[in-house]
Amino acid sequence: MSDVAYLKSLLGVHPDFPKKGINFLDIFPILRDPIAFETLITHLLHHILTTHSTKPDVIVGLDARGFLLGPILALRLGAAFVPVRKGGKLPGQVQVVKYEKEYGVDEFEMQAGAIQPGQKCIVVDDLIATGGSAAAAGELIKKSGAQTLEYLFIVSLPFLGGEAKLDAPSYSLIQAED
Ligand SMILES: O=P(O)(O)OC[C@H]1O[C@H](OP(=O)(O)OP(=O)(O)O)[C@H](O)[C@@H]1O
Ligand SMILES: Nc1ncnc2[nH]cnc12
Repeated sequence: MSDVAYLKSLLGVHPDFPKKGINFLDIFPILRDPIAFETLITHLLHHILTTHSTKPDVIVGLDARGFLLGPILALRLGAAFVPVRKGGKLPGQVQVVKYEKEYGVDEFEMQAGAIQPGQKCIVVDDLIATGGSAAAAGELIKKSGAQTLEYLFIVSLPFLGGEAKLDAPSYSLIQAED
């Protein structure tokens, strides 16, 4: 079995969570297996280092599951880590964007000045479904005058077409079938 097939086999599947009709894909079993977790991080780092001619300045992680990957990747790349948080969680001046995701509406915030104009960013999250969350993070990066090099996910749900909402290429290790 390939590494990616092994990671895919570990994904948890929870029908009708958190709402009826949503097939929730759970990445936590991958993180509970230290070898699988290391394999996942190695794949993502290899992808970043072989795709981009310059290293990113900033890894932007999305609240909350993007926080499980973002700081590890940032440390290994020597990049900054910047969190995008759900509304009302960050102190000081913030930029705000409202968005729609697969199972509801939400609000993302980023601290003003966290990303400098011209910096090159990679957005990291566990999963892209409709693309609403990742696109909202991209908007916050654009408001900072910075550039999104790529959007990076463990899992994508290609049948929902989320990638089409994004303003930069995206990469996901695992493509879920409907
Ligand atoms: O592509 P979309 O339709 O926008 O959906 C994807 C987003 O939904 C989930 O986060 P959620 O808002 O549930 O937050 P959590 O990580 O705190 O559970 C997931 O971690 C992504 O961030
Ligand atoms: N189907 C899904 N599984 C896990 N997280 C999600 N976030 C949005 N849709 C999701």
